[in-house]
Amino acid sequence: MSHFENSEPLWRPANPSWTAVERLRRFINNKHGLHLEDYHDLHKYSVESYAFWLDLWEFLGIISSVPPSKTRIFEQGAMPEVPVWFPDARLNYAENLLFRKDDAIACTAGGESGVVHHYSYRQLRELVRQMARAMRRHGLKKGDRVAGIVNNTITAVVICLATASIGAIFSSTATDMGTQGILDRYRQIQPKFVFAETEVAYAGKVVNLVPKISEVFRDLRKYGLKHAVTLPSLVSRKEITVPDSSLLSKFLAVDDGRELTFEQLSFSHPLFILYSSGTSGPPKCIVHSAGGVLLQTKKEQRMIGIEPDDTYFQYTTTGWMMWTFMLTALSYGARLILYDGSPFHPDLRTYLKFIHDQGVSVLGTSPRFLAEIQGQGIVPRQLASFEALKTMSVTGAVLTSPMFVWTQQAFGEKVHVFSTSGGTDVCTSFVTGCPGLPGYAGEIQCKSLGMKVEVFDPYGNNIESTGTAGELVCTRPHPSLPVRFWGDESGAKFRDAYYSTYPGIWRQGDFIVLNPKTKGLMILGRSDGVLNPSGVRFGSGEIYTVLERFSAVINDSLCVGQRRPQDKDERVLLFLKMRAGCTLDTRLITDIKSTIRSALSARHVPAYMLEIEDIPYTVNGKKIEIAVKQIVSGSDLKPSGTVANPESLQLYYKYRDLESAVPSAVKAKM
Ligand SMILES: CC(=O)CC(=O)O
Repeated sequence: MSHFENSEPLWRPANPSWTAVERLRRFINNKHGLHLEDYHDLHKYSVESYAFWLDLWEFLGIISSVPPSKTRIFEQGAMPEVPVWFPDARLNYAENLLFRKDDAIACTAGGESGVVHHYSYRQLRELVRQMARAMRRHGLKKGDRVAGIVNNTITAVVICLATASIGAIFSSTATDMGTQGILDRYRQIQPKFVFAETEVAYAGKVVNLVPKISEVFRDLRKYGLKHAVTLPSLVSRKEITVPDSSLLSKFLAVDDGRELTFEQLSFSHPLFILYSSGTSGPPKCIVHSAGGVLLQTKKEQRMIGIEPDDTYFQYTTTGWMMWTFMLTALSYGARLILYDGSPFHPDLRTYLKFIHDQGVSVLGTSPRFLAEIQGQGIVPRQLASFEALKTMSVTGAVLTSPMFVWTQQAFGEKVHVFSTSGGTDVCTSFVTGCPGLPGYAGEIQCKSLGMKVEVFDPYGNNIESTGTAGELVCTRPHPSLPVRFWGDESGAKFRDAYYSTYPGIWRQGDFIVLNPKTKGLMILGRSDGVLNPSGVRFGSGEIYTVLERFSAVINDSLCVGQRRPQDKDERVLLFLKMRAGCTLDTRLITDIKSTIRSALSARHVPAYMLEIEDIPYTVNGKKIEIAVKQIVSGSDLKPSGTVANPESLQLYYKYRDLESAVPSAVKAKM
């Protein structure tokens, strides 16, 4: 069975020769006297020559006080898995992001309240200056950790950039993270400063955060916290006093008016600590370098076509790597939209109008969000013309072929819709979109430049030319490999997380297939969640794609394998959350079965289809298959703070004992 049905592109580039990718290709050809002819030649060069990263440095105009030496691009580090890049260079991430000092708008802050504020580059720089001066005067030093429990606002950006200007390390969680989730993260990294919101609004409800942050402050004092700073209410804008902490205004009052200075640091100097979204056990604290994040995210943004005159809106909280990813748009002078609140409040139409009214030209969104627009029967172009919109980058989950087609039609054929995937572990993309290449529905257009992505079978053979699905691996180091995990001095946890399956080779944990004809790629799900009944391996994404034909009645779904200690083989369970007023009856089950059979094969048909009230998600909006797979296969699980709706996991325990738990009426339907 082929995964690829579309021989005609859904999207064709209008003027490929002026894309940044083409400009980079010509730059490299001129510089080295090469004849790279297209994206694929450029990609090959980028993964065969480490000089590519120096080319990129020059092409992107990275600002540094000591430029990289041409002869020292890449050296073996203490951990062989993590080399040292550009050992001679000295730079500062925040200096790169604040290079513009004029009155152009740097950030537009909006949200569900409907109020919009614009901040010029000049104003942003002044806010960062004040914050950095205050931080320094309160004793913040290079290498100290600064943590935020913050919404996606201008203040969060200011705290982050001020921290980076000093060479301290920034880490943030969204305010909806529970106390335990916050402590699981921040106890490990032991921040010296914590900045926290006191009152926020989400989906129209005012949330008082004082009890939660008081508990967090109290606990973190035992772990080295020196300054707890509270931010004014995002509802009333008033400051709220919390015991044993400083008000932001008081914290900033020590500003001595001195200039903003940028510590000049090595390329590998730590910038961010992000967290793996493990659904059980403590999260891993992934340390990312300033140089690696800057070079990779700037490359990704420029190559997908974001230009200095663009308005870039990535919907994200501060707890997702896309927040750190999006900030880089400031480094080439684009305008960044910061959105605080729910896209569903007061309603989706208002949110879509906001995108139009702000002239968003590059929109970062997720399949779940698109499915919601579709499910609510909204036709975006009846609401607004979206004339500024030229690029739509979709990430967070698989963008299925039907959803690709729907999105393209819904937003118009001139919009470059593409799917991209990478993750927290690398703070960038492995596979992505390219405005100079045709786009096929359901396919991710290409491997990212510099990322030597391959598809491996379980024995470590590259199987991509066969069109067979396997593990996404990256067989060559790149600059945004994590520097390490915080607190994992020997590197044992780090190696175990990425390098244990194929020694010395990064395994991402995604199940992927390459189309040998188009060179496009399709992620079929997480590889830990690969379904394997009777030895047929396939991804849950394949089932989700088929289910989109039933989106009028099915709200959401989760497909997992079940193999309990007593079972000889794995069987597939498909959980379906129905739309209000719809039920999973025998007719629908028969319909779904025959659709899966004809779209995929008889062996893809789940053994059971079961109606369920809720599907578990991480706080970053990813379906949690692994935890459910473990639960239905007999393991007891203590959900981590990463699960957005932990109570939903309880719903799955009864399906361990499916035969006796499920009434015979349901069984009879199968
Ligand atoms: C770029 C990404 O991979 C984002 C995500 O899905 O976490």
